[in-house]
Amino acid sequence: MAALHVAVAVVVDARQQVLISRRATAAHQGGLWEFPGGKVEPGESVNEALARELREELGIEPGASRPLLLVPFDYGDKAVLLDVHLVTQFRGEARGLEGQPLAWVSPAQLSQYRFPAANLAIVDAVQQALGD
Ligand SMILES: Nc1nc2c([nH]c(=O)n2[C@H]2C[C@H](O)[C@@H](COP(=O)(O)OP(=O)(O)OP(=O)(O)O)O2)c(=O)[nH]1
Ligand SMILES: [Mg+2]
Repeated sequence: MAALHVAVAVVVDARQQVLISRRATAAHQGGLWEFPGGKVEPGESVNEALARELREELGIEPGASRPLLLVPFDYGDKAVLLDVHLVTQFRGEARGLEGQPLAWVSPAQLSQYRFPAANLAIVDAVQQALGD
């Protein structure tokens, strides 16, 4: 089955803290922490999906962003292609608009949170890109 294309944002603030949010318990990979994002809809570019998800989930508008890495991962019940971007500038103040808990953490602190298995590669890449 084709992998689900997912736009994922590593949002970084001026203090080099990274935004994470907790997935709803009932969701796929529920209860774990994640980087905000979601499925790329038909007809949408990955950048459009990224901007839409950040608006819907957090109420922020991304400015500068750049691709960080692609993570293909098969969970068995679902295969995903995480298309991960570093968002280094944004307008607005992030809020959990879907009721999700948010946390701003240093790259080093990311190692203390439980993420879906595919995210280990993302945490490594963020720590390399930003330093920890
Ligand atoms: N957003 C996000 N999804 C991730 C991460 N790691 C990971 O394995 N995934 C998986 C979980 C889901 O199977 C898939 C899509 O994520 P999603 O549930 O956020 O999609 P969405 O926002 O469009 O959700 P919905 O409209 O179905 O509620 O990607 C991550 O760090 N962030
Ligand atoms: Mg989402």
